Amino acid sequence: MDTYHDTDVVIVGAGPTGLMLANILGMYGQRVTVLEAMSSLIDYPRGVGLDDESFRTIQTVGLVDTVRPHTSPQHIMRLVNGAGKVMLVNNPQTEEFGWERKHSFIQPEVDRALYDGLARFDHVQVLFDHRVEYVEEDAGGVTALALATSADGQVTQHRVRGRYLVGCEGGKSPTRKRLGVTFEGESPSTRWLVVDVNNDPLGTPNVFLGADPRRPYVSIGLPHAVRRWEFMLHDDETEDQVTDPAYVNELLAAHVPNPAGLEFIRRRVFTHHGRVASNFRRGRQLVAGDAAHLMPVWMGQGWNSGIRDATNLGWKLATVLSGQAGDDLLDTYTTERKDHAKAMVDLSLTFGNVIRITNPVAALARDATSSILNRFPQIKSYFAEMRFKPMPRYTQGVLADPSDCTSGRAGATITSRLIPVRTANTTVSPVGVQFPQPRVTTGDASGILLDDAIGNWWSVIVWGNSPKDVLPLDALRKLDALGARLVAVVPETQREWAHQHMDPDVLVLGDHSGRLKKWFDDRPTPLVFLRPDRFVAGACLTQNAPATLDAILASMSFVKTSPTESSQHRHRRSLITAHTHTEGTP
Ligand SMILES: O=C(O)/C=C/c1cccc(O)c1
Repeated sequence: MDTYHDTDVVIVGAGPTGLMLANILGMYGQRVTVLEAMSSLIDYPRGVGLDDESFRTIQTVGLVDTVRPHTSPQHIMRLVNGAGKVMLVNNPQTEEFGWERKHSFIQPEVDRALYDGLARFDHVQVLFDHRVEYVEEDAGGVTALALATSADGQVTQHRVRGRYLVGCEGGKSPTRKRLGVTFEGESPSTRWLVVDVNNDPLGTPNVFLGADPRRPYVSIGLPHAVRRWEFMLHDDETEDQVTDPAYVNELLAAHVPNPAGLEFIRRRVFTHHGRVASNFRRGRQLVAGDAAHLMPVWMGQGWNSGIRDATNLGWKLATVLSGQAGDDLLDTYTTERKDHAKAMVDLSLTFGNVIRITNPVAALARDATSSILNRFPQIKSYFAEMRFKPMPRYTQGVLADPSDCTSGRAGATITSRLIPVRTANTTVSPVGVQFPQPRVTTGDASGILLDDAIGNWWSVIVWGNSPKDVLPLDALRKLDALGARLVAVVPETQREWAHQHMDPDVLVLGDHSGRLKKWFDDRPTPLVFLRPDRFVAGACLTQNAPATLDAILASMSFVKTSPTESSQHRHRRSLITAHTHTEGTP
């Protein structure tokens, strides 16, 4: 018997990217059906690094409490040479986005928390044992035909109709192949053996990258007493040979007194890939996560890059589906995500080239170079603080041209009249970068994370002033149609006063740590338009705000909705009530 059902977004693949995207869309009230070919979630570890940007998204979808127990914050990475001497330490200490910069984690547990989180949404369902056979696309949507296998082995056809389909099925993505999108890059031929055990015999936390020319290796202490090793394989070693338990124990003998006592989770050979899809969207179908990019493990960024995709795409799909924007908005997903994914792939490939050197002379030269570089504190701190990590900085997409932000030229709708900035510390625009997440104080709570205070949609944040007092009525109406929250940030000393004197619709936040004052002091713009994914879409002097807003709305193909409709969107978006994380929680 054939079955049929209707949804808004069909997600193919219940991996972390698909599950996170389903959580975001579920939070925004959209109907989602996830089709997964396997019978259950994958139950062995793959990714081991979870960063602060991902944690911020986990916070947005309200899953910090169930994810956090499966993580180890302050995850340090050390590159050691063949003699065990540390050549490079990567141990960033800042918490700019509200969470520790790096965590190790147990992927199956975190993926499970993302899956369990979907139970909050009646309008989201995950169908296991549903293999997508083909997809038809027409002007109004997509229809996926899945072969569904029941517990007793019966196979039926299930048709799922949606307005968009997102392929999150991993590197071999049938969606990407069906779309005819090329997967550009390289796949180095070097093979690695990964060995995970359940009863870590070493107990030391963190990552050691062993750049030992005799056999490069990795050793990582993970939460819940899991340890991972990775060993580079020589060309003459076959897969059968190196996965043989006796051979694995020989490899481990240099690392563990008694490998025989280990409980193995898996022993598997893999190769690295550095590839990026030429486009992340064609028509009504998109790709995300490993389906859109594959990178070597060295930066611990594979899992995070998929979460970044979901974070970027989720609010855009929700906006288009709710009729607030034309579907051109979805083109900005490729524009914004592709270059950053490529930068992460390139850096990961470069790292791999440093680690996998087996020529002893070349290895000596590398080690000597690192000794010299380590004598320069600035170079040492560049690596320690992870300033080499490419941070997303959008120059095109949903934003007002950053070069216009202080000039009064934003949006080309007002005459070009340069306003010199005489009172700013710098002229560097914050447009296109992620806004920080310090703790703030509200009338109800002290020391809560900024995002918990401002909610999960657009906001306009003004330093030291009320948006209602500095924006004209027309701009306020547009912001209402967008569903944006109006926020005033003041020093904590003024919060009570501001609360009493500002319009009750304005959220007043006390900057008790002084971090937001410093942020605004370091930028020439006291007003920022913040996107739902916490990126700055526009930043300007308050008098330039109307033109900047128009430029942002044009960049996202915004369709004006009536105030009644916009409050309906807001209602749907508040399905998750903010779960606040007070001081000391992270
Ligand atoms: O999170 C990191 O910094 C590194 C993670 C990593 C490094 C090497 C091999 C891996 O499987 C993960």
